[in-house]
Amino acid sequence: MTQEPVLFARGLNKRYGKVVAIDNSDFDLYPGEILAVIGDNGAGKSTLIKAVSGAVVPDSGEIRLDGKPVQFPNPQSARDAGIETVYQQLALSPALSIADNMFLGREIRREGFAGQYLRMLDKPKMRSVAREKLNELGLMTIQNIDQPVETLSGGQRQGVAVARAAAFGSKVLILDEPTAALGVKESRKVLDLILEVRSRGLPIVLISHNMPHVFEIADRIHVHRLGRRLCVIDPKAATMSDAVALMTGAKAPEASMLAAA
Ligand SMILES: Nc1ncnc2c1ncn2[C@@H]1O[C@H](COP(=O)(O)OP(=O)(O)OP(=O)(O)O)[C@@H](O)[C@H]1O
Repeated sequence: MTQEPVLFARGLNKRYGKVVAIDNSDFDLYPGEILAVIGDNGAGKSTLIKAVSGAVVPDSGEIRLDGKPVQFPNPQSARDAGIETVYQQLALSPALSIADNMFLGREIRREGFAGQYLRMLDKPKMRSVAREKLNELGLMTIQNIDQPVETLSGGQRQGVAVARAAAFGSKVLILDEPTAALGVKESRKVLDLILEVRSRGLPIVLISHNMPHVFEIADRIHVHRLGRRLCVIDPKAATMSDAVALMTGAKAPEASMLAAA
């Protein structure tokens, strides 16, 4: 690839006592792509993603965002820099409405005295922006923006979480197993939503164990093994069984499978 990575990491390390969670791990996410991250259980995928999104501080290594060296001491600092992460355990508040969830922690205050001093929220504005964002992403099957999130289906909840992250993530969207708990139809909607987000130009990191989903939507596949990046494969040049064989160590990477990087 001739472009510069949006998010880049080299030599990331993280240990928990004697356990080496990531071991000299590299990572590259390019503009406008869906990069899947796959690997066996315990390979270090989550730790890698947490390290580039501020949820874990690596012991050593380098991270760059848009070419500039960055350090994220916490998730908020990564969010402020434009990296939004949606974890499998969705950070939604079930009793709050869709609109309120969209703005959780980022509420829009009223203008002037009411907002500045009384901290009053601009509910109509939040509602209209939430509707606009969900609409843009084709999520307006969720009819009522005031509906509590606990009344939504799993797929709709995932949709709200992805829409929220896509609405606020200006540089990178990271999705950790977004379809793991969903049925076939709901997974389809979430995959379509991810494709829609990509078409808007936001690059996406997708951690998934679901090979059909990965092979359907990823542009490149980062294979993580024993704490580090083993290779990056091209889903058009490698098969799902190649991917599983690479993850488990049954096969070594072959030049014909590799993605341009
Ligand atoms: N907070 C922690 N404390 C101790 N060990 C940890 C911690 N987080 C991760 N590890 C260990 O680091 C290793 C990598 O874990 P990680 O969760 O990153 O793997 P993973 O590839 O995401 O696995 P999975 O697919 O099962 O979610 C594992 O051996 C795990 O037990």
